Amino acid sequence: MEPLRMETQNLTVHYGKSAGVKNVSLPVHDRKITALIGPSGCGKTTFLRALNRMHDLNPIVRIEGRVLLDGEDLYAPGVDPVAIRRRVGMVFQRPTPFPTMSIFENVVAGLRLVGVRDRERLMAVAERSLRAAALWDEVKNRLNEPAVGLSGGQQQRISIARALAVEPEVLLMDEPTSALDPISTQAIEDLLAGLKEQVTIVIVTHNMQQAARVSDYTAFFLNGDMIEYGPTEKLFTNPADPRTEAYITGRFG
Ligand SMILES: Nc1ncnc2c1ncn2[C@@H]1O[C@H](COP(=O)(O)OP(=O)(O)OP(=O)(O)O)[C@@H](O)[C@H]1O
Repeated sequence: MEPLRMETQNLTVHYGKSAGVKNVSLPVHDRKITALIGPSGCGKTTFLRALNRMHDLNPIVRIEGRVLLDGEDLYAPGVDPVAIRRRVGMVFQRPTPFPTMSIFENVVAGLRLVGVRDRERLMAVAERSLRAAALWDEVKNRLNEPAVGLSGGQQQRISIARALAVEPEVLLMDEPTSALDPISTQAIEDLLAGLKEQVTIVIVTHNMQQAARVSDYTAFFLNGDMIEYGPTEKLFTNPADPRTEAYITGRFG
């Protein structure tokens, strides 16, 4: 068995009296890509955000069950959510460049926050992160220009570089290509395969073909339940549950 980097055990996320996801137990294998698929409103984003305590700021949310990172429960008393978010980074649907900052400052923003000032170290991290995000060659001669001058696809790779700069163990990606054109989508899909050598990835996608192309494992969600989980190839070619089959063959969703 491959080692697990994360794992949820009977995870339920309540929004007030209703539940966004119910009783989900999902393994997240180390340095693999796990895709979460399912129709709109099935709970993919709700589940993803529980993996780095992004629901903490929402007073109506109540979490039940456990979320383990390297065997430790993220929701145990005394765990610092800020430290968790450094270990479990996030990339959102729309690129999130800081509008007044240069490309360089956008990438190193997380390190600045923790007090790193050494210019040489910041430069080394920026280069490493931009290379990992497959953006270095495109921006290396314009690092001091505003990040908002880049294309949407480049901005999304800036968001990825920024997330990687603090060396997370896990990267959560919430529909990272749904706002992008096909060429930029392809660039991001291509870079995922290289990224998983250094970071474990959990990706939410609306796009089943994308899940089939990039992921090692897939979980199918429906109405807040995880219906099926398994190796991507198996789930797409020989699903165990008729609801999974109906979804992947396009009969609903
Ligand atoms: N902040 C919130 N407050 C209350 N209910 C919410 C909140 N966010 C999501 N929900 C509900 O939780 C359920 C799951 O929503 P969620 O956004 O996780 O689904 P999703 O699969 O990510 O959908 P989509 O693909 O449309 O983004 C839905 O019924 C939704 O209405």
